[in-house]
Amino acid sequence: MFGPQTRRVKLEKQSELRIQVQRTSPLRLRLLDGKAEIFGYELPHEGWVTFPPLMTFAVFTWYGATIEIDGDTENEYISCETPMVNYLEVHNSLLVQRHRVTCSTRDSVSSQGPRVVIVGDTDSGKSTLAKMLLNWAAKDGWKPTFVDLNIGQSSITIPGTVSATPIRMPVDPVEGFPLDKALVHYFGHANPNVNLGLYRTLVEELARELKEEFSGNAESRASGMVIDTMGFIVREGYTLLLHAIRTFNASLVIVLGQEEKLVNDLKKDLKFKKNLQFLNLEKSAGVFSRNSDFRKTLRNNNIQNYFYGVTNDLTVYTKTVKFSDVQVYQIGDFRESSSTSAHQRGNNPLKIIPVTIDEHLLNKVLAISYAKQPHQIISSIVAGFVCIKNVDIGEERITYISPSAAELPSKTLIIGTLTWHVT
Ligand SMILES: Nc1ncnc2c1ncn2[C@@H]1O[C@H](COP(=O)(O)OP(=O)(O)OP(=O)(O)O)[C@@H](O)[C@H]1O
Repeated sequence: MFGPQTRRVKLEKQSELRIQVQRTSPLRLRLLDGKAEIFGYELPHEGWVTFPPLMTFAVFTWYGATIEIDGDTENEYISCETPMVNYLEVHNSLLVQRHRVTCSTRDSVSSQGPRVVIVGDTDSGKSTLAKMLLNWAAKDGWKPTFVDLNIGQSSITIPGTVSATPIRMPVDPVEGFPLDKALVHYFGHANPNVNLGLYRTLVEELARELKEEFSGNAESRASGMVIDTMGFIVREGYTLLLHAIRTFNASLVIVLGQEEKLVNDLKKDLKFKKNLQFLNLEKSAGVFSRNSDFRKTLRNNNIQNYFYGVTNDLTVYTKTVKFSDVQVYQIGDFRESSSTSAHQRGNNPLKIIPVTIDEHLLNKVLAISYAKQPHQIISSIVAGFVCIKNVDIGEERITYISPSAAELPSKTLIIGTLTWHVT
């Protein structure tokens, strides 16, 4: 039996039900008949799907569907006005390019599938469009790579990371992106201005690693990449967009929303870049706008999900080690209270600096680096993250929480300004 809030919703073809889950309780939903998808992920026919508090999403149907909902929502409404047909047209043109690459007789290393960079203001629906393009491609049997450069609201793993992962099947909207094959670099801050030089360098590292990966993997190369960027599109943010487009040798830049100035500026600044196309697409009216406090809450939740799981189903391990068991480093001379970046202060943004262990590590999220030597930290990916929960100066011990029961795979930890507080 279901609660009194259980209800059926009939969706006409090409319409969507937009839902914002309540702040405190989850929501259950199931497909009764027809076909429906959440950002390109087809809802299964059997069973309920549970959505965690605060999640905002749309259930869209191409041909009509009936769904059943159990639980109250913060907000929900049906809309027939969606840009989905335009988004699907982009997917179809990417499919044509992928097939062309597979049939090409050119040398296999130089022929590449589409490299799509999605840009736009904050809350223009960039990550959502990226998910749709990836899910539709995976459903058609391709294995595109998702590149996540959005350190503020990361999709693959915790905030403050620059990462990539191959998509082998449509991504469950609740569980999120698979982490098992992800390449993750730790920037350590939610704002690129803290260390612009490091952000650029990590983007270049990731591009280099993917190039290497694609050179030996024809399927991934033909499937191409979808690259999500930050909503920071002015000043330094704009120069970082140009840098990402060039570094990943983009073939298509999608600008979301009515961003005429951005489109014109990008076209002007990239006019010498060969084979680069631009597309200005409408933003969906369903995209949920998030103020800076809400973004902070989402960042904190994202880290919580890393440790506890989206549905709170993971075991978290608390461990204590001696100060001498770990070495903590920071990259660049950033100062948390300073409004100027290391670069602006004339310091080397890539300098690897040993950090003294003391109370300032409390609640900090540290990455576990695979680097064997400190000078390899920037070029090495990270194994995962821990959060420092106690620093005992007298006993020279730190206590941290980890999603893994195993010993730390490396002694080298990276610190930034990212913190996590239990909610
Ligand atoms: N059609 C829709 N209906 C309901 N919610 C939606 C819809 N499209 C997007 N959303 C929600 O709106 C929020 C913002 O969308 P999204 O993350 O794609 O924007 P963004 O441009 O990537 O944001 P950012 O500025 O952080 O980079 C997300 O929670 C997403 O799930």
